[in-house]
Amino acid sequence: MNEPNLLREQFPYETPPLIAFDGVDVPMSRPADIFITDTTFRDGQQARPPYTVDQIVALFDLLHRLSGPRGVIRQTEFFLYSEKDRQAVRACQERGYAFPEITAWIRAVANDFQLVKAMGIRETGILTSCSDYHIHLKLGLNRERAMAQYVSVVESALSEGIRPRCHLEDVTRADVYGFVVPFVQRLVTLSEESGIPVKVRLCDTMGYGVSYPGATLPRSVPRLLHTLRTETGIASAQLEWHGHNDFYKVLTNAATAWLYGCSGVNGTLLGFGERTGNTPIEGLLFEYMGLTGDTSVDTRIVTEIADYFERELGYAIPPMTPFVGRSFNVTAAGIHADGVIKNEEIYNIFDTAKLLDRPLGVLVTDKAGAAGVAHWVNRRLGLAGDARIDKRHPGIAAMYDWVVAQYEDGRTTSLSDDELLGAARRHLPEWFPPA
Ligand SMILES: CC(C)C(=O)C(=O)O
Repeated sequence: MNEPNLLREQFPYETPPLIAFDGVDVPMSRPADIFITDTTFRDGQQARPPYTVDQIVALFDLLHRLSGPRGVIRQTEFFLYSEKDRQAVRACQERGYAFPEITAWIRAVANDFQLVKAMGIRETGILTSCSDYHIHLKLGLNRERAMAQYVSVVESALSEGIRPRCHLEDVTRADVYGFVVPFVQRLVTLSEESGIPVKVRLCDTMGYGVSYPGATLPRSVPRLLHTLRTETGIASAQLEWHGHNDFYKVLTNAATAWLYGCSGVNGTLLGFGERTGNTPIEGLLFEYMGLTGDTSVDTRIVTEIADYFERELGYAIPPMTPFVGRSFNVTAAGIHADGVIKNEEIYNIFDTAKLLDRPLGVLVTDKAGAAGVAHWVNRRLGLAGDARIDKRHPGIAAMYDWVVAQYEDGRTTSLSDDELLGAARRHLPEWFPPA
């Protein structure tokens, strides 16, 4: 085809992209082995100021610990462009960890394969963009020429004994039968001939993927995986999903990819990545544990990672970010605080103290009610069960009246621990003697 097919019926551009259904569903097919791969140092680093070598090594150590004994975080990829990139790889290699395996990301040119080989890396990612938006509009090629170029690059990698990982950029906007299937068929043949299983990473570059099995190609993640597996015979172990969050679907699409036949799902720490970001590794971990029941991972390391980003990298994590934000398990509503006092499970997603070193919190504002104040006091005093001070205690009521008074002049921020401590000393002197 010399003219691009931009799939205008789904991607009109002047209006939001459309999600079409055709009444056909595809079955789930979850692989026995599912795992996470990481791109914190590639896609993640494209979206923020570069990390220093020491920072890369510190994050690599954390990723290794988070991988656990089973290597849940199986691989992580590195640029090899500059001397600094290579220094970081060497420093991480010196750690000698089995997981995550270090892989590369290179330009598709012969010299770069030698570099990969010289550095003792066995797998590298290469860009094989597959929509006509890329083939025609960006690269100025047609499909035949693009396919020929990609295949020749894959052959060069194989001839160096390197496992290529073809990144099907923009696959959710590609002509699946017109380009993706024939290309992957070719990769399956090359894998068989060489004895090296070529990997295929499905890149939802613009976040257009949807998790609905009944939606049409190329947007349906289930349909994409089903089509590739049945039309090309590629094994689940060779398939990997890489998503972006432009339509808020990044974690759901990733989990869907696991359920429909992808062994690997790619993500980054805290979801850093181009524009709206990639799938956050933290989210993937809890999804993985939910799907497999595997408890070999020490999830408290997630909190160490969040602390590292805030403390060492100066990144202010948005407070409502699941699992890592300051407020992810903090309630400010009095009615919720009331429930929490009766039993914290009512308003906590799981035992966040045990799994994340983050006990459930109650923020005190005028909306916290006497229950919220009582919760703060009991937490501060370490009182549990029958030993807790009741919300009807006159000192709690007086403290709550003081709290409400703070908001009468339009205050909009929550009260700090120091402010509450001052009030507790005044109204509950038997429990909080003056300093
Ligand atoms: C550059 C490519 C491989 C990518 O990360 C994407 O398509 O999201």
